[in-house]
Amino acid sequence: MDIDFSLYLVTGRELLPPGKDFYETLEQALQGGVTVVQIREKSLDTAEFLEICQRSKSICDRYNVPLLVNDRVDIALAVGANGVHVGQTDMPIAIARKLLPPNTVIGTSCNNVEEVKKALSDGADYIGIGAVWATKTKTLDKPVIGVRNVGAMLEVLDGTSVQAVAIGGIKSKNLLRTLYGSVSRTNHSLDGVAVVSEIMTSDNPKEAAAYLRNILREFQSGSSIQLGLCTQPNTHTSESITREIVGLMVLMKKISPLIHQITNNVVIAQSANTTISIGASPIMATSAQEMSDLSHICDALLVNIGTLTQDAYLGMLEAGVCMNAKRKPIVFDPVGVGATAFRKSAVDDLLNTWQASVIKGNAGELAALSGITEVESKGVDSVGTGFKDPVTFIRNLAKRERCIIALTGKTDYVSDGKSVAILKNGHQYLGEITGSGCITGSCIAAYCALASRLSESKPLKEDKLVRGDVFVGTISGILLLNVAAEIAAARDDVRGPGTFFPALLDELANLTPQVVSERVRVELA
Ligand SMILES: Nc1ncnc2c1ncn2[C@@H]1O[C@H](COP(=O)(O)OP(=O)(O)OP(=O)(O)O)[C@@H](O)[C@H]1O
Ligand SMILES: Cc1ncsc1CCO
Repeated sequence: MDIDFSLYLVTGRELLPPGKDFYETLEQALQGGVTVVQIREKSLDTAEFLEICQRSKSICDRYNVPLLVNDRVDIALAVGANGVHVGQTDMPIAIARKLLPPNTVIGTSCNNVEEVKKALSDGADYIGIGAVWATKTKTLDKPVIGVRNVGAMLEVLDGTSVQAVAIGGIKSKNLLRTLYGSVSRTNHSLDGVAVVSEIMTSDNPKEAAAYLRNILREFQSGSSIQLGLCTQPNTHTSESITREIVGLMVLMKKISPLIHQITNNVVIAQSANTTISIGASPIMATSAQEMSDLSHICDALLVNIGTLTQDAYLGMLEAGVCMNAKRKPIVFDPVGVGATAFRKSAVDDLLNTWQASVIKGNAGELAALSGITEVESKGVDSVGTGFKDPVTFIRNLAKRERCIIALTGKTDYVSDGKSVAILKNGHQYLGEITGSGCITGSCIAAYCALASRLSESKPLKEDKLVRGDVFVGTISGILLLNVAAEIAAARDDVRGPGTFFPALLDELANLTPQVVSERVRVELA
């Protein structure tokens, strides 16, 4: 039978609020829009489990919603369930298939690519990919997968009719992140999500289910190719981008967005001053306790891990979640990610927890982030001349990370997964001072914030993770810094990197639209 896996409720009576009846919760969840139910009960004797499944089946039948039984093939058979869900250590799929009537749906749990391949060869109809997030409802004996690793598992299902749901810690607050992050490079997305506690623990399961279903509907009606960003892929030209940059520039000083920056202690003052010179306002803050308040008043967030500490890491986790909730841009700079295991694991956790709008880095950092060795790093610096084919590299990375990627260096590249902008402004002095990449991040955040502010009056569909055209915002931030660098470097009073930086701040503050439109060098690939 065909099952709509969109909102898959997995039950668990132990989670019910005090005094709430299980069957009442089930019925209300169905009224809210649950599309399939799995009855999962831990440590119940057969008679009791059978009775729960029987009564649940008749309730589900009234709503025309299929019922699946966890683990127990005999009980599924006894109640005429629509399917069973068997774990990796339960009855093998082939044997369950023999025992159950034709058309019974059989699903299994997968934690990695190998298990997905096995589920395919065993003949599963659907797979539950989990645990995607850490969860309190189940003791985990396998690693948490993380949203960014689901895509590789979905890719194994390309060309098959096997459906996939994500499971483990999924709630309304991380649902969009889960849906948008769990997409393969081939654009294979989830067929649904399994939810346990948000519905089972609710006093109002109908409302809880309806809220989740609404977000799912918006996602399913949108185009997952667009990464959840409000960009307009493939409609740009070099001329249109130049016009947009100049248009944004004129508005920057008028609107002066507020940019929250969690950055490294090498460049704090440098970054705050650059932000002011470009026409925006900085606030530097790292404590987790103030992130919620800051997300109300700030227009964008910059997260830079240059001198990461455990406390700053906790602040970054919280800040990103708050900004995602407000659909405001997050620019992420994984400084020196290849240098230590602490940075690598922090970057994985941060990017799994919230959706960055832009990830920027030099070639060594983006290579390390992608797990490839083509370009090496020396601490925070990239070694050598970069990627052989940077255009293909960043287009693929943008598809994998589901956001804008900016690769900096002598030439800068920006991609939204489709278009790639190649930016040729700049000066070698930028490579000769510390923190030029960090201040590039501040400029990107300022222009993404402005793009986001300008789209405030437009309606935002539920399926968009961030307001504003952050592709153009990213290009603008990089180009304006680089044009100012060219002008500063050419000044008579600039004799090397030491005199260059103050001159750069001056020239950034003094840039005019006319000079920018004459000097900008942008091409599209
Ligand atoms: N040789 C160069 N010529 C022109 N522009 C450059 C050159 N080197 C760097 N830039 C510019 O400097 C900015 C920062 O890029 P870069 O790749 O140096 O960052 P980074 O290595 O992350 O810096 P840091 O680690 O010091 O913060 C980019 O906008 C880039 O265009
Ligand atoms: C030198 C340095 N070390 C950590 S952060 C930083 C600034 C440039 O990225």
